[in-house]
Amino acid sequence: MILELDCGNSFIKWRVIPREGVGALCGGVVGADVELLQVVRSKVSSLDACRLVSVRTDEETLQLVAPLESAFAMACSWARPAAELAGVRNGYEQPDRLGLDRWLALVGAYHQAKGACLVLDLGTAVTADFVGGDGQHLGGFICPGVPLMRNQLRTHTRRIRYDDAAAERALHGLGPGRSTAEAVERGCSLMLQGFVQTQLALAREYWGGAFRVFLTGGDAGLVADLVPDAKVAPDLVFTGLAIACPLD
Ligand SMILES: Nc1ncnc2c1ncn2[C@@H]1O[C@H](COP(=O)(O)OP(=O)(O)O)[C@@H](O)[C@H]1O
Ligand SMILES: CC(C)(COP(=O)(O)O)[C@@H](O)C(=O)NCCC(=O)O
Ligand SMILES: [K+]
Repeated sequence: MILELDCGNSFIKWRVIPREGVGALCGGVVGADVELLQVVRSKVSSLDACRLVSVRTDEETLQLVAPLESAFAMACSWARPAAELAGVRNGYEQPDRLGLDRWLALVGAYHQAKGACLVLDLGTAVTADFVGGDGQHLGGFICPGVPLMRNQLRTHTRRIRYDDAAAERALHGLGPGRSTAEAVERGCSLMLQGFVQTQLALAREYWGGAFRVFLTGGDAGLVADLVPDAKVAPDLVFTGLAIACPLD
């Protein structure tokens, strides 16, 4: 059994897959290292290997991986930056500067689409990446994700305050807000929708109608209705991870 980890800025996505065959045996989302070790231990008694991608510092990632390596007596292989992988060419001037989660997601998307694609990843940050039909990554965009937008407003104002229940109720509509919660929650949602629509317009400029859209990240559901043809692919980073770190 193989443990796969996607260490984002806020959450760690994990899953266990069999050495042969397809599909995950178990998996989930955790907030912290300690929780990860506990939950994996409670689900499996042994592991053959681990592969991971991380956008955290090497130090933080090592801290997370070391207890797993010793608990299961196995080694973890890390996805590393590359200028080219599986027919996709990294479009960054400095390929090692492209976030590894973005890189793996777009490699995974191109592998599935076998043609032009737009990858939207909605996590702590929201990112868009464009890959042409020839596998050339054109680059992308980064903006704050919904939790960051909301927190910035709260941190830098004195009167934007409301609880989680109000936030949830606020999103039952998208009309002009008549309370602080509605105004903020709907405002942030509309910013996100505007971002997605702009990316779709750009993709249409490049490729007409001949492209696939992939939605991934914990908040992908927030915009899924906007792009009915999109493939909602929560495991996209793992698809790329399997390509970047094949098992020997
Ligand atoms: N089970 C879940 N656990 C944590 N966050 C979740 C979950 N389902 C959806 N989310 C949403 O996903 C977002 C985090 O997305 P994720 O892609 O994990 O971020 P990152 O990769 O930056 O850590 C959070 O803002 C939260 O709103
Ligand atoms: C853009 C990101 C912060 C997204 O991280 P996430 O929201 O998935 O945690 C991450 O891919 C990153 O740190 N990238 C490095 C900068 C870049 O891609 O240009
Ligand atoms: K992201």
